[in-house]
Amino acid sequence: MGEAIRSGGGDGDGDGQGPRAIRTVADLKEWQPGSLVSDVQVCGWVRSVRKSSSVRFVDITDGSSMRPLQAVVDKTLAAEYVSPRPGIMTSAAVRLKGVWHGGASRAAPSVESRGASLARSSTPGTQPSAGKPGPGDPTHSSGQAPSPSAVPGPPAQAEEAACATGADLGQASITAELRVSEVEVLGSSDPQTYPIQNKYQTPESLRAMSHLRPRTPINSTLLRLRSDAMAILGQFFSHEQFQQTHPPIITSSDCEGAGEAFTVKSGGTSDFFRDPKYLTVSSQLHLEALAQALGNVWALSPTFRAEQSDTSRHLSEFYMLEAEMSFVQDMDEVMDLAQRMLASLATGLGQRRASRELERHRLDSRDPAERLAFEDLVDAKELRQRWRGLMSPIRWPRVTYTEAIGILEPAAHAFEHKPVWGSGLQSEHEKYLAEKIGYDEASDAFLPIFVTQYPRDIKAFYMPQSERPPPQGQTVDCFDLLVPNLGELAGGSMREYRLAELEDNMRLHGLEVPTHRKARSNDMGWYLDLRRWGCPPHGGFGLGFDRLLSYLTGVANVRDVVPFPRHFERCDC
Ligand SMILES: NC(=O)C[C@H](N)C(=O)O
Repeated sequence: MGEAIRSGGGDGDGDGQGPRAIRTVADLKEWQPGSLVSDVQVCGWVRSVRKSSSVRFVDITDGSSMRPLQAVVDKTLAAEYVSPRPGIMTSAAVRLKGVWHGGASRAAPSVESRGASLARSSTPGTQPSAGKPGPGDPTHSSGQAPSPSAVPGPPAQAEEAACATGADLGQASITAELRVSEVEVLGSSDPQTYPIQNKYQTPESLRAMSHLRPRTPINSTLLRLRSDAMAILGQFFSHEQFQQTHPPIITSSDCEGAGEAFTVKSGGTSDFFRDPKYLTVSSQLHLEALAQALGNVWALSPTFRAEQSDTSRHLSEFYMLEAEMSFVQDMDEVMDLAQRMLASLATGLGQRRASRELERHRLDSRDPAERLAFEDLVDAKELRQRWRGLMSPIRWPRVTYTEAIGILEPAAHAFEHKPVWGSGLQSEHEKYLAEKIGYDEASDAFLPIFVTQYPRDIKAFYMPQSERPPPQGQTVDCFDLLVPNLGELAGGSMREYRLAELEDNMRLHGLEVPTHRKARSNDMGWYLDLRRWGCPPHGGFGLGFDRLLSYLTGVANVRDVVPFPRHFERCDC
């Protein structure tokens, strides 16, 4: 929006900030001033153009809402913007100015002038008879298949409200729309070559053009939801008095020791950093250092794994949300934090536009292409069970690894890999456990589950031994958070805070134990230093942010919730 118009209405997107300037298409669509408002300006991209005998219906989007705004451009005015001049074409960037008609009834349109006064009778497109074209009417100026919105769709929120207003007054209502008097084409487009079509495109084909994919309605909504999630998490941790930090991306060691780190090289012949360095696989060790100075800390950082896993759950570059709590003795407190955080995130997202749109438009979509795109997502019923579980007031189930093996053993025939005490849980085991233990019949919800105390030999060197291990063998104080369909969403642990015990663990894991920190060394001397001077008991967790988003939205492949996915053999643009 070019002009800041103050809405007297609600806060628009549940951010609790009260009335605010109308800046976006989404704001405008929700704005019902009760009278016509002139000099309203919209900047955006043309999603589609439909023709009627006297006007052009131009659907405009600016990425702020899933459904476009309808702009009505008089045929003669639109004709000024045809070849060879840049035209009002699909995907062109435009600035439109005109009279906003949002929520007024047919019987009482009065113009509230803002700047240049606009007499209704003399303004093209302000006649109340405009409205949407009938089903037989739409034609497509771009020459492409009819757009989603060419089929008269369900009313968007503002339109619903507008209808309600008319009904309340016992008067007919009209579609909320901008009746355009001025057009400026800011960036022209050739719809014949534009690769995003107004028809169903598979997730795979869209992935092959990740630079254009965010322009599709569902993908742009997913990216807004991603942005909402970051904002809500920021609020959550600030409220919990955690400090947000920026741990390094280039590190001197591979924290988890699993040999999955990418090595950083410069173009020159010699090592830029003297020794080989790596892209971080986890910020945990650096967060531990920061937690010893700042108290509780968190970070949402890019993380890299050179795993050659070509699955729908793996990315080579992903965002990990990591939290580290100081002065914590009981791992339950760390798990409580993870549950509180996810409950607050789901609750917050539920009040935001992006998640509401995904839910509502899945139900009200009438466009076959959009319906097909929604069908790529996990079933709506299951999605509701996931959200109910995340927001549930019930404490999520906590079972030990040993108990989990006991639950898996009777179902061993159903698995490709036999569940055996001492081996890691396979993703098929994790999914089974999450569904079996996590389903709460009373609330028809999938509660995420914590599996705790894994065998020491299969876990990282920084995890402390459990005080009361099972007869099968030594375990460590750690947990994985499992959810249906996806398996592991987060992993955390207490950290071994005693120097001697940590050194023993390192030896057990075959790691070199340096005696002191050497400058410019790749060893773990600095990490051991943290245990020398005032290290309190502490613990934390790391959660795959992209996996979480795919769980929340029902997007089957984690590659479709990140704007530019990087995975085995693919790093396209
Ligand atoms: N911060 C964490 O606890 C995450 C853990 N280091 C991991 O990579 O799984």
